[in-house]
Amino acid sequence: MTAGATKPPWSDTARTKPIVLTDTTLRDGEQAPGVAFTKAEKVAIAQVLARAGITEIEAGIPAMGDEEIAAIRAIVEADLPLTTIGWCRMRDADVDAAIEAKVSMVNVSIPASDVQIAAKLRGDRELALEQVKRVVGYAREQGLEVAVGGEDSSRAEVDFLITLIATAKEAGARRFRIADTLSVLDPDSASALMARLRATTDLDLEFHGHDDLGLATANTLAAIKGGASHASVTVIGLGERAGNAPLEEVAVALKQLYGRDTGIALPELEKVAAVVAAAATRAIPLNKAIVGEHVFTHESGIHVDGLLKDQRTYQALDPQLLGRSNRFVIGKHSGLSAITSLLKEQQLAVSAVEARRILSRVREHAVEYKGPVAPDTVLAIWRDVCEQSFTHCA
Ligand SMILES: CC(=O)SCCNC(=O)CCNC(=O)[C@H](O)C(C)(C)COP(=O)(O)OP(=O)(O)OC[C@H]1O[C@@H](n2cnc3c(N)ncnc32)[C@H](O)[C@@H]1OP(=O)(O)O
Ligand SMILES: O=C(O)CCC(=O)C(=O)O
Repeated sequence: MTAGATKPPWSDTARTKPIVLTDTTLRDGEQAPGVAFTKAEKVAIAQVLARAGITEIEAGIPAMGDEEIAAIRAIVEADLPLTTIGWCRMRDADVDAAIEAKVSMVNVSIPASDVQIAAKLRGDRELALEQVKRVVGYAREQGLEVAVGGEDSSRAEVDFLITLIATAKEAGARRFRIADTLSVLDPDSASALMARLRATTDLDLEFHGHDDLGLATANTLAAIKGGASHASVTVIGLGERAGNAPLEEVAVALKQLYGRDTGIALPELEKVAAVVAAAATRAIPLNKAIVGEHVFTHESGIHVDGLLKDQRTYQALDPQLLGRSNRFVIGKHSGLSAITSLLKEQQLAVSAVEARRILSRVREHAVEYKGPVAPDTVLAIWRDVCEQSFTHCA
């Protein structure tokens, strides 16, 4: 910065303020192929999200019709401590549907890339700007809070994006969403794009990442580092195609890596994931980061041995942060420490020779049955080995 030049007042504070996670499980999440929530499920999901500390949800698309309007209205009428947002195209009629759903805020979406403007609006950038002015103005006149969604922002020409954001602000929007609709960004470009936009506006900026390349969480964190004040997330990353940035990953990574606050009660995340997975009829993969059943479960001998000696050897993320705890299972990759520790818990003794025999039988069992070896099975193997041993495991 040259002498005398003034720094935009928002540039530093934007990087330290709490990050708002805008949950769009009920809108983009429900766009996952085959996912269809009932009204009761939508309300139940909104309730668990509110309990977890989410303060803004995109609850659906009122323009879809009466059923969707009724579901969104039921969420509004549940009077939860969060803002319920209706997703709209840049059309007055969509805003009218949102008003019927009784939301207090809308996200009105405009294609930002030339390819989408030409194909979807059948017009040019001027038309897009004119629609933003008109529809944002209309929504504001109706007393709604307005965010503008820049669909396909990451493929838009940046100077035009800057104009679009300025136009949205002038028309009365309080936030602009930078959507990486087709996952064309990586963390470097996501951060650089957000930093460039951040330097031109004091409007709240939301990053909306998709996971086609498995980068949604990384890109979201990078965009936040670049200056995004808000991030779109969905529970277990449910969403269009490969999905969106998972709420649980973004909330925990922000806390764990940067000490950034999101107001999310992290121990609630497992419950939230279970409610959404059930309603979506989607299984949560065992190894799903943060909420997967196995993410604090250890089998490998070297890891279990290390954890038994000092948890810091193999634990960076404290499971207690999430209301969870470490768990050991016995399996093909177990070592002697795990076997002797399990037996010791049962006050059972073994010699080193017997422990090796038990381990060998455990491995055979794991391969034959392709899974962890239950403690009762280990005990049965212990009994068997002892009966055949000279010492009888005294
Ligand atoms: C990147 C995203 O996730 S965007 C959100 C996408 N989500 C969904 O589409 C899920 C819900 N959608 C629906 O139920 C329906 O598509 C509806 C109710 C929104 C619209 O239904 P239909 O009237 O049958 O239109 P259809 O789906 O065939 O086509 C979409 C229309 O919206 C237009 N459109 C798309 N985006 C926008 C926009 N941001 N602003 C204005 N118009 C838009 C399209 O150009 C097309 O217009 P046309 O019919 O004049 O050619
Ligand atoms: O325009 C928006 O609000 C973003 C829509 C969306 O879900 C996306 O672009 O991926």
